[in-house]
Amino acid sequence: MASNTPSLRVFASPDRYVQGRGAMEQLGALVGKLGYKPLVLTDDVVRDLVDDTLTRSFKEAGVPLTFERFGGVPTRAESERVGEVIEENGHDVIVGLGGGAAIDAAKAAGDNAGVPWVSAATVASTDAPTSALSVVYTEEGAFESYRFYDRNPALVVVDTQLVAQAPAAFLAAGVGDALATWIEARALRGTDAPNMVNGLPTRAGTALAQLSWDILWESALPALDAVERDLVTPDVEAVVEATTLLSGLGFESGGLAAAHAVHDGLTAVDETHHLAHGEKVNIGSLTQLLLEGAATAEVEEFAEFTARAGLPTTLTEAGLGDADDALLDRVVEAAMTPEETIHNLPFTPSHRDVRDALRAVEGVGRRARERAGLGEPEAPERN
Ligand SMILES: NC(=O)c1ccc[n+]([C@@H]2O[C@H](COP(=O)([O-])OP(=O)(O)OC[C@H]3O[C@@H](n4cnc5c(N)ncnc54)[C@H](O)[C@@H]3O)[C@@H](O)[C@H]2O)c1
Ligand SMILES: [Zn+2]
Repeated sequence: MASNTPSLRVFASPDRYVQGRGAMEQLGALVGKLGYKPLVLTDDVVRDLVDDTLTRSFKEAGVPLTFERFGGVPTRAESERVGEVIEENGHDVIVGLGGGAAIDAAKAAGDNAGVPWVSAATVASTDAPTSALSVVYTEEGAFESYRFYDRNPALVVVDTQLVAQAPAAFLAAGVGDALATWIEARALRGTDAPNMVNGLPTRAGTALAQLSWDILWESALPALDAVERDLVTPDVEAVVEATTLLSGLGFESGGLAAAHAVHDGLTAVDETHHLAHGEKVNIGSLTQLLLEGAATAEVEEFAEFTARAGLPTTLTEAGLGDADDALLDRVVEAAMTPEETIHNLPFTPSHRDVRDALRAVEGVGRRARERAGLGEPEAPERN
C-alpha cells in the first residue's frame, strides 16, 4: 500500500445498511428493489438455517429465489464459477449470505458479471459485509491478495436474531476484527498512508473506528454473555453495529496497518488455519501494540479484555507455541510483502522487529489469561 500515495481524502460506504432482529424477513423486499432475478450464494449450513424465512420473504415480495451453493473458500476460481452462473442465467443481483467468505465471493462474482451485490450477514464475525473489497485466498486457504472494487455493496442486511443464535465464538471473532480497526486507523492519523479506498483517511473513517472501539469496550462482554443464551439485547445490537457497520466503514476509510498484515502473514502457515479471521487479527493487534511500544498498561488491558472475550492472546492458542524462527519467518515475510498494510505504520520496522513483537505476544497473553483467571492457554489439536 505504501507505494501509492494518494493526495485526496476518500470515504466509501454501502448504499443502505439494515440491522435488527428478524431482518432476513425483509430480504426479499429489499433485494426486490435492486433486481428482478437475484442469485443467493450460500453454503448448506446457512441455507438450512434460513430456507423457510427466505422462501416466505421472497414469495411475499414476488421475487424469485434461486440459491447457488458456495464452495467455502473465496478463491479466484470460485468467484469466476459463480460469475458464470450469474451470466448464464441472467441474474441481475447477487446476494452473499452467511459469513465473510460467502460475502466476499459474492462481491467478486458480482463484479465479474457486472451486477450489484448485497451482503446478507448471518453472523457478526467480520467487518466484511460493508466493504468494497474482497480478500482472495488460495485453494489451501492462504491469503493471496486484496481485490478492490469501484463500489460497495448496494445493500447490507444483518439479522441479529441469527447472530445471537450462532455460536458466540463468531461474535467474539467479530469483536477481535473490530477492535483492530481503531488500533490500525489511529496509527495512520497524521501520515500520508492510504486507506483501503485509495485515498487518505477522512476524519469520519477514523472517528467511526474509535466509536466502534468505545462501544465494544462498553458492551462486548455483556453482549457475548447474551449471545451465549441466544438473546438479543441492546448490548448485542450495539456490538453488531460496531463489528459490522462501524468497523467496516472505519477500516475501509480509516485504513489498515500491522494487525491485519500480521493476520495475513498468519494465514501463510497451516498451523493457524483453525482460527477464524477475527481471532488471527487479535494476535495481529497484540503484535502491533508491542511493535509500537504502546504503554504496558494499555497492552495488558487489551490482552486481558480480549482474553475475557474468548479471543486467542497467545501464540500457543494460534498453534505456534513451539514455532521455531524459520516458521515465524514465513509468517513475517508474508506480513511484510510490499503490498502489505504494515508499511502504513509511521515507522519502518525490520523483519526482526516484527518477529520479536510476534514472539513477545506469548508472555503478555499468558499473563493476561492468568489475571483473567483463564489458566494456561491450550494448543489446538493437531490432526
Ligand atoms: N472483505 C473484507 O472487507 C473482509 C473483512 C474481514 C474479513 N474478511 C474475510 O471474511 C472471511 C472470514 O469470515 P468468517 O469469519 O465469517 O468465516 P467464514 O465466512 O469462512 O465462515 C463462516 C461459517 O459460519 C457458518 N455460519 C454462518 N452463519 C451461521 C449461523 N447463523 N449459525 C451457525 N453457523 C453459521 C457458515 O456455514 C460458515 O461455515 C475471510 O475470508 C476474511 O478474509 C473480509
Ligand atoms: Zn479484518
